[in-house]
Order: sequence, then C-alpha cells, then structure tokens
Amino acid sequence: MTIISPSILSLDFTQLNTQMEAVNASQAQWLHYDVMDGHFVPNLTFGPDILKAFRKLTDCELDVHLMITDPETYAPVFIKAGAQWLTFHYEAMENAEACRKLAKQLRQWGVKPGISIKPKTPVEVLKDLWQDFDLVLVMSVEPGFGGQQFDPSALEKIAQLRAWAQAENADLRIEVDGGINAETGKLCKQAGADVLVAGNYIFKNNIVDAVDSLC
Ligand SMILES: O=C(CO)[C@H](O)[C@H](O)COP(=O)(O)O
Repeated sequence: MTIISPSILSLDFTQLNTQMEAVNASQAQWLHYDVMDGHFVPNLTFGPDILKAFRKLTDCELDVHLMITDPETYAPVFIKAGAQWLTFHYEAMENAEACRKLAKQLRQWGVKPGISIKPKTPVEVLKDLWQDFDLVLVMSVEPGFGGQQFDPSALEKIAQLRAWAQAENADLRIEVDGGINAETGKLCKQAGADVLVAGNYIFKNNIVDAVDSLC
C-alpha cells in the first residue's frame, strides 16, 4: 500500500489544530517534516522543538527530511525530538563512506535512515549506496520551497531504484517529494514509488479527500 506523508511546509499554521485533526482523520500514515538551514537550501524552516509539538498532535510516523549542510551534528537532536525516519542529502556529505557511516549511526540510534538526491544528481550515485538505507527520497523539485512543478526526470530515477531493490529482493521505501498531486502521484506509483510526499496538494484542498486521491 502507498504511504502518504503530508508535508507540513504547506500547513496553514493559523489553522494548526483543525488541519492536524484532518490529517489524523485521513489515511495518511506519515507526517513529512522539512528542516531547512538557509545554507544547503535558500530557506529556513523548523527546529526540533516544533517537531516535539507535532509528536503530541499526531500518531503518524514522523518522517524528517534534513535539508541542511551538517546532518551529522543535528541528527541526534531531531531523533530526541521524535523523528522515526531521518533522511539526509547525498549532496551534503563528503563522500559515499560518510553516508554509510551516518546511516549506520542512525540505525544504532533507533531510527530508519534515508538518503535523498536533488533533481540534478544522477541516480547512479546511489548504485552501491542504497543498500545501507531503509529509504531513498527522490526530489522531484529543487529543494527549498513548496508549490513547484513536478520534474518528470524523477520517474526514471524511481524506476531504476525499484529495479535495483527488486533484483536484490530488498525492502526499500522509495519516496518522492515535490509537485505531487493525483496525476503525478499516479505516475510515481507506476514507476515504483511507495511513499508520496505532498504539501500544497493536501493542505490547499480538502485534506481527507486529497489524501484519499493519492492512495
Ligand atoms: O521538501 C519540500 C520542498 O523542498 C516539500 O516537502 C515539497 O516541496 C512539498 O511541497 P509541494 O507538494 O507543494 O511541492
């Protein structure tokens, strides 16, 4: 079954309780939490204290996406705050070995490690790396802002990752984020994605219906 992870980047914080009640009433199983540092991406978002508040507002699994230059330093504070899935960027790391080391460390700390690639990064960089992760997050927009248009080059990356995982009979979550709606979500599922992140499409529409249309 497809997992839907509403991105709180698009949540209307003046309607926090109402919108979170709708998320909780929907089929969403995860909640996507974007951490931006103003360095790795040109935007700033939420720190660990706000994640702690979301932990109290939902039973959804907390799916934290670190868009920051220094994931090794900040991963522990987000784990302490309640992260269950913790994804960092390939582009933020020195090399593949550093990615593997952090993935191992995240597992030891009790969270599921994820690795993400930006639209311009070829999927081949993950050929010998995805095996160390529970999740790969394919960005289908340039990270930093919600409401952008879906980049279809994500579909080939998803298909390649699914082919690698199937060839090794591996239980890999393939997540896609950026410009997801009922139409692009369907294409991503057909390509092999099993976790859809959506911000604007969910929070700017009827939340329960929008989630239903992505399942
Ligand atoms: O990571 C993100 C941006 O960097 C967001 O999660 C993503 O863009 C969701 O927004 P939308 O569905 O509106 O495109």
